[in-house]
Amino acid sequence: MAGQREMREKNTWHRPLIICIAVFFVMAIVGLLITGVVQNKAIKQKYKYGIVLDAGSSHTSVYVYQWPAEKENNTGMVTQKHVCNVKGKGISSYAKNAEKAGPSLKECMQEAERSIPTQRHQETPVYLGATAGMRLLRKEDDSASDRVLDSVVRFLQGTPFTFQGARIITGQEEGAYGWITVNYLSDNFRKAQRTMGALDLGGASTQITFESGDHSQSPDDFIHFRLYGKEYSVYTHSFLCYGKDQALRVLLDQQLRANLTGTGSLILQDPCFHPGYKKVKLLADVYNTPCIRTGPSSNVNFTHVGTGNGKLCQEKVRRIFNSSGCSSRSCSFNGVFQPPLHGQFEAFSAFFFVMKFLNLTSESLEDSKKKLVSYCSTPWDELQKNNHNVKEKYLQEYCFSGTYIVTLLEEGYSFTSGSWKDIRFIKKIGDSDVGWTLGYMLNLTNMIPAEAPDSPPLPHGGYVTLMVLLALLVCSLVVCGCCVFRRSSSAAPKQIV
Ligand SMILES: O=c1[nH]cnc2c1ncn2[C@@H]1O[C@H](COP(=O)(O)OP(=O)(O)O)[C@@H](O)[C@H]1O
Ligand SMILES: [Ca+2]
Repeated sequence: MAGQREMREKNTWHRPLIICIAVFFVMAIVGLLITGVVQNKAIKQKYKYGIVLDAGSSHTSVYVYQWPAEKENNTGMVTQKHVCNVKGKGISSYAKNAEKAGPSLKECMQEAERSIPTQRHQETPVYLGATAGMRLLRKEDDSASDRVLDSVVRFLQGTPFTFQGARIITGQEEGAYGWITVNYLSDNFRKAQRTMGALDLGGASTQITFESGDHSQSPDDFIHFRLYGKEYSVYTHSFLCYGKDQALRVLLDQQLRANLTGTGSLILQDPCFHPGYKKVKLLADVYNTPCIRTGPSSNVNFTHVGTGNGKLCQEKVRRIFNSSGCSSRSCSFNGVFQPPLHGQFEAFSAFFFVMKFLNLTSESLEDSKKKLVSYCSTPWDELQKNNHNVKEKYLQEYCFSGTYIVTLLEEGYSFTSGSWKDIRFIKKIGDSDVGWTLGYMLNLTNMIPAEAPDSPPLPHGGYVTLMVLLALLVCSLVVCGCCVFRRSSSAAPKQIV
């Protein structure tokens, strides 16, 4: 009897205690879950911005980049927010009216202002890099190129952003920054993966860049980087005058010379232009470039007539590349050292525009050549009829441009039928355009650290989840322990009785 009373007394304070424990237990679990969810909820990101102007030979593009303000040094964080193509030609075309070069950027810089929050304008850096068009102008007329640069500097200093400089970048920089862009956007640095080569075709120059350990031959063609704790030895070479617009002029010059000396007539029968194509052009527009040594610079016209013979076009284009005179172990062309090709290549800019238009981005080398021959024989009026929305300047040149690309890659850089599949013709990686500008900004803002930053072994989300699970486990063990203890203590008096 005494035992039973004792039990009843015990039960009267036991039950509220268990209810209390249960309530606290539930509250603790809810608290843990809420903390985990709230802590991990996406915080509204604050962004920083940077602007780079790509002053190319044919036109200028303004790129706006953004990255989360508190993750500045985490590679892979910078993305393209906006791009604007400046109307008209490249800044080098303002050689004779330099003061207009800067104001030509007005509309695109206003677009950039609208795409960046006003409170960030003042801290946003703006860089301008000019490429081969300005390299050629500097060769031709040093003071004209200075005047053009002065004009863009003055204009950019008047924008609400922080102007960080306008300069002509070297061909080596152009190649190297393109390579950084490709591998940054592919996250190859952070993951310490094999890097990809970069192939850039512009209007006035072309660049080939890839990782290679073979740097005993031509140290000038190598750049060394330490990125994210890893050393990279990168081969890069830029060929001035081997952009597709300058290469076309070289080809026209070669053919014009043969024609002029032969018959004295000013009709150029060109296999790289379509049958039925006929245009009267100014000789001076072919010859006003330092890429051709001397030529008639008079205001004389010539008639450019297409014959659409793709095979003959290939033969003529091949002659632009000089395969003799290699004093190194291996060369690309014109006696320039090039180590053996290695790995996958991303081909962008005009490589992409042209191959995309011709539907050759996933064809084999042989099929590309065959299809080009057939494309070149298409009558000009038929092409015009079927391509109303394509700029005539581009349309008339795709037969030449395609033939030039295939020849440059095969005869120039030594890609074979086998290694052709290692080339990917691309415009973007993710949402960002591929080109040298992103790599340029990453470098100037020190946004790819030389050493990999130390990071906790678990990501934040994983850490919180693990802590919640472990807390649940501990609570469950405590509850189980209490139950076992209760059962054994309630069983004990019975045994005594
Ligand atoms: O839609 C297109 N189709 C064909 N070619 C294009 C298209 N858009 C741009 N291009 C060409 O891409 C090239 C870009 O060269 P860029 O102006 O960057 O010169 P650079 O890099 O030698 O200084 C030019 O030859 C231009 O004509
Ligand atoms: Ca370019």
